[in-house]
Amino acid sequence: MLKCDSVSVVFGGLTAVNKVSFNVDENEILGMIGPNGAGKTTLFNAICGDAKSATGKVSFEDRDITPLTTDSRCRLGIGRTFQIPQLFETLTVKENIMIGALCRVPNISSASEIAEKIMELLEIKDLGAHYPAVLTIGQRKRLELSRALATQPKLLLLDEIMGGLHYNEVEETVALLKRIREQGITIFMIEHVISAVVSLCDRVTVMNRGGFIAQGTPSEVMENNEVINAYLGRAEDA
Ligand SMILES: Nc1ncnc2c1ncn2[C@@H]1O[C@H](COP(=O)(O)OP(=O)(O)OP(=O)(O)O)[C@@H](O)[C@H]1O
Repeated sequence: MLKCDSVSVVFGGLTAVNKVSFNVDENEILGMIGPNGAGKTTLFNAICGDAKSATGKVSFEDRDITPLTTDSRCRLGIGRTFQIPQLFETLTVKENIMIGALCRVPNISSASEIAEKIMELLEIKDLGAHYPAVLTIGQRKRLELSRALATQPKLLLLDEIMGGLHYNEVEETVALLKRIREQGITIFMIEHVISAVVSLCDRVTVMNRGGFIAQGTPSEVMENNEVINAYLGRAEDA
């Protein structure tokens, strides 16, 4: 579904992403783990058209999307969330979701209908008239996810959607993402909550210092010595 060929992103003298090539297959959940500063978010930015210095080729559904803008890529079906929710603080929860929907539908009433359906699916209907300032971290993350879903993505990029959540919220989000995948949406997720990665992901890729150091099933990756040394650590060293 998504194919990256030799994608690089350079910031001055720093190569944040270094000639990365990989695929995301249709309807899979692909996880991406790795230490802070490895280049994971920068790679997401390159996929979404949000990294000005990106080079290499990004293809989506067999089409070269490298020259396309962020909004064109979104309209083709690539949706994303940000590590720190990028909410419109002066709009209500429902209006925030409608903004996402308006990239698909031309009028307010259709956007409102989409927002209602998504609030139902994500169980935040009672928050529709609230402003983001009163939401908990978990609710803000859910709103961020709702707005991305409102763009009706085929491929959803999730940047640490579990970050800062309580244990029970992580469990709920895992169940929710399974439901989202069942609706035919492919998911590529950056995540540090390893229990969620293990229970959700078909495959996991591991990034370190701008490159991929391992790919495989969650159990293959968790047992990989290079991954243990670079990221996971050993229980006896804790
Ligand atoms: N706009 C920018 N300008 C300069 N350097 C940047 C910029 N964005 C990211 N970097 C640098 O690029 C490297 C990769 O950052 P990135 O945010 O992609 O890492 P990450 O793997 O997502 O980390 P984390 O898990 O902490 O979110 C880091 O060294 C970071 O400081």
